Amino acid sequence: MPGYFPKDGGWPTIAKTTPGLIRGTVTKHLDLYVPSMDKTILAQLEALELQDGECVVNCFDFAYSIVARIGSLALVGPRLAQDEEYLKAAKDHILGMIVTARVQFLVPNFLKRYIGGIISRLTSWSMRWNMHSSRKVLLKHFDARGAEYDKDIASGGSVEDKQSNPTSAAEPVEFFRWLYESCTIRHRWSYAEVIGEMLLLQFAFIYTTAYGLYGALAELAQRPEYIEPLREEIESILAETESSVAACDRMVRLDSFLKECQRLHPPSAVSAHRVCLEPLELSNGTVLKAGSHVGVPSCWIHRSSKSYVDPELFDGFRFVKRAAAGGTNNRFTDLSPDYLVFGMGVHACPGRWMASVLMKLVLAHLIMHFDIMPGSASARLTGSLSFEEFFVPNFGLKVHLRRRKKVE
Ligand code: HEM
Repeated sequence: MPGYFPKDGGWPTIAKTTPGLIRGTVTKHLDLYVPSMDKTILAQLEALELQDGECVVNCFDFAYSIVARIGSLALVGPRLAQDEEYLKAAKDHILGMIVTARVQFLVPNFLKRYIGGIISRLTSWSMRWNMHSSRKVLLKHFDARGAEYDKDIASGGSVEDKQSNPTSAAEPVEFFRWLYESCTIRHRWSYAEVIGEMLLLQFAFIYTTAYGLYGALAELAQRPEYIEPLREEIESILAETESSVAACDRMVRLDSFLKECQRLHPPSAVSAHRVCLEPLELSNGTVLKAGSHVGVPSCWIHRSSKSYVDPELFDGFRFVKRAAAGGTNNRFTDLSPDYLVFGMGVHACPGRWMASVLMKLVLAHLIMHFDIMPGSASARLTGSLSFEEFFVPNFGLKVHLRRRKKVE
């Protein structure tokens, strides 16, 4: 993140620390987030503009908006997560980051700064790509939130206690607050580094999860045969218990459906990127030189008959069947060499449990309250803009929602 992280390059220490922080706090105490996630989802569904109980929504925008609100709840707290100016800036900045970074990859090093500056200011094509002005808005809100934290800290309200014992907190701690206190109280990082990490985390959390939710919703609309079995499972679980991480864990059909959607529609064709810091000899004798950039062709592996029976076939309950037949690593968040959506090894995604619970809660509420059908002629999930290893969603894909009479 140019301008935020040290100029001498390398991976900043703050980025090495946050995955552990996510695992130890957000993931470990995921249940604390569920009530506000639930409330946000239900409010978003209530806000749909229905005519005679029906509406057609843009599939990616719908997924992106819900995930941006929930992601912001965890990242910056409930007040900013409802601030429309902040949310729009967060969403625009993420799309701007993707486009700018991708275009920068295509040009020689000496041009990157200039091209990045031009692309990030592009307003005439679409406001969605305007990274420059959306960043200004985000910084304004981060500064204001920081000033509020300062006041709270001055009156003795540090989150240190919550960090060491988050279960004692009634409310989940905001991620920005942890980072902010690490900068202002413990002087571990500069404020610029904290902001750089926040901007990256917004991307890591919101875009990837929105892409996963978008793919699942699009598949669901095109595959009506899955609605009833999923509804039956969700209704039976939520009839016995409130929304919780444990309830989501019991939704094994939905878990399998999500895993299958991500197997066939991962956000990127290559996963687990690594740079060799020193020469490395692989088990087959291949030697990678220091500085080599390597990645795993996950998309190819996900569609290989060596890994899957009928790999091109969409089978939403594939992983339930594999588990019943004694297979291992069949849960959505499980890592394995044949399923690389969340990467592999020590740098595997630390937010995957949060992403899984979030997607399950949104889909569970949608399936309970709505019938879901295709809303546009095109069924293509990826748009024409996909470049390099990244798949860009079909921004024109729509789904048709009809409120169910039974649950009104
Ligand atoms: C469906 C949603 C998501 C997908 C597909 C996804 C995918 C990935 C992948 C492929 C990696 C790289 C793994 C590797 O190199 O081995 C990664 C890393 C990461 N993800 Fe996610 N992610 C998702 C959601 C989230 C969420 C919700 C958060 C935050 C709570 C998050 C935070 C991170 C962080 C901090 C890293 C860097 C880990 C490290 O470098 O050690 N991700 N993610």
